[in-house]
Amino acid sequence: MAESYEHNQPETEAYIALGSNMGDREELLQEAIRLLDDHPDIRVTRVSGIYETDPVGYTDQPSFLNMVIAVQTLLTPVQLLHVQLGLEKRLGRIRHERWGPRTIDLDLLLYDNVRMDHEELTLPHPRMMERAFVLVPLHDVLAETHPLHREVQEAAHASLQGRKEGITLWKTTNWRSASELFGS
Ligand SMILES: Nc1ncnc2c1ncn2[C@@H]1O[C@H](COP(=O)(O)OP(=O)(O)OP(=O)(O)O)[C@@H](O)[C@H]1O
Ligand SMILES: Nc1nc2c(c(=O)[nH]1)N=C(CO)CN2
Repeated sequence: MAESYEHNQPETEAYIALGSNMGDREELLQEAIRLLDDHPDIRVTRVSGIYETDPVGYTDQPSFLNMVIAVQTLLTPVQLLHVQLGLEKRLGRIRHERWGPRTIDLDLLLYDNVRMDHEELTLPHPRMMERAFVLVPLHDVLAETHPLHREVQEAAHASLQGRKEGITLWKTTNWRSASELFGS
């Protein structure tokens, strides 16, 4: 059984990227955040703006809404990944072609400063430094004390200057935390 906050284990900060380009994209992003925050061992602490982004990779598909959230968690990296994969299933993600359209995609970008390369999980996320749709929202929420802060900031600026990927701020989230988002 998963441990719960009552046991006072140290929490870890992790960063999760969300993307959607099918269905009611904003509602799907919000629902995913709500379900993550409902998990007893995950607390959503910061929420980036929502960005509309041109599809990268397989380009003949609708534009995405992308964002990044910071969470505090008692779960291990693999446990957190499994929660994410379960939510993708629950929210109706059907896997077709790689990098193709999806109702919701949840990628684990960073888990504290952990580096690992397992069959199931690579951290930091292996493609995050190349993707404006990840770097720009990540920069909104990444703690200044994180060892990769400067690298992410520089890469985010470079990706915007390069203008290879279309990315526009679609909605400023006035909420900076889940409690503001849900009005609780
Ligand atoms: N950091 C990570 N975050 C999420 N999944 C990861 C990570 N590292 C490895 N994986 C593995 O990648 C598998 C496929 O992920 P997914 O289908 O979301 O890829 P994708 O979104 O199509 O492409 P990309 O990984 O480039 O975003 C997952 O089942 C998971 O086991
Ligand atoms: N703009 C954008 N492009 C993508 C995205 C995404 O979230 N946003 N996700 C992909 C597979 O992870 C492939 N391409």
